[in-house]
Amino acid sequence: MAALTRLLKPSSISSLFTRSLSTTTTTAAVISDIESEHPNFSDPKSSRNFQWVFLGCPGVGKGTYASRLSNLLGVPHIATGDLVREELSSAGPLSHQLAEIVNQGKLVSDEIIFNLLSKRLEVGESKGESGFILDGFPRTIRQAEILDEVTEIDLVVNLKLREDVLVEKCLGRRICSQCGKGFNVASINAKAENGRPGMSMDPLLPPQHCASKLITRADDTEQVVKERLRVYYEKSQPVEDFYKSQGKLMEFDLPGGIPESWPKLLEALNLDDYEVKRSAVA
Ligand SMILES: Nc1ncnc2c1ncn2[C@@H]1O[C@H](COP(=O)(O)OP(=O)(O)O)[C@@H](O)[C@H]1O
Repeated sequence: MAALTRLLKPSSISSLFTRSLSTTTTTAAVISDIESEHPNFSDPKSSRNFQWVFLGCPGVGKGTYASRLSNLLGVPHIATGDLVREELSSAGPLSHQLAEIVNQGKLVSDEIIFNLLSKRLEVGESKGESGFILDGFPRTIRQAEILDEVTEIDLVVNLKLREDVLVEKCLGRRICSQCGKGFNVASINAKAENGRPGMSMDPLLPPQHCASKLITRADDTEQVVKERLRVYYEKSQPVEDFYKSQGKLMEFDLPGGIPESWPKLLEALNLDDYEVKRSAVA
């Protein structure tokens, strides 16, 4: 089954998301649908994609590391939080309803998330994308189960950081309103305590042309960040166990900021060599 599902195209994934939500389709029925739609599934010569998931609390840096890996591996970085924010700023029919949920730190309904994700996968397929690094999805057991029905995830990376640092990082987050890039103005110096090592992180400051256009996410206030952390522990932490039981979870304790963490993450992923080889052929 792994060989079959790995070859799934985003369009099949998106249509299957919809089917999984609207019917009580069993996995066997879903797979048999895939086989009839894609007769070359079991071709062993087909190359495999990276189909990865990034988990971790708000502010841990999922977006930063997923986006770096996406550039390195040449697969799209798909962040459901970004899809939600795009929908919010589009002033479409959903935006009012979404603003209320997101600004309280709550989760958007699975139906809305699957719709946004399906649309994103379809656009990607039309551009010839393959593979993905998912960031911020799945965030509930139900999302993980449905994802499991429609495709095969190769690896789940669970990023971890001290909670006091997470809150400081969220409060320091800024986005350039023009280019959309993320920065962080917090200068973190967390003391060693209760057996935990101290940790320092330099701010990630914007270039001059972005500096005057920085905005703060409406959900990055202390009260909402704390609520998002509570929601994470309640709804998303069980997703870690879901993947742990499948033997797909790689835990990664971030040792500090990007300069210390990035090389160590590449090493943990066995990709340190990959970066050198890619830059040699570039
Ligand atoms: N998979 C998802 N399921 C439900 N809601 C989501 C999902 N992904 C994003 N959201 C909504 O978008 C908000 C921002 O998401 P994100 O940028 O991933 O934030 P975080 O910094 O908390 O990881 C979330 O607080 C939630 O309201």
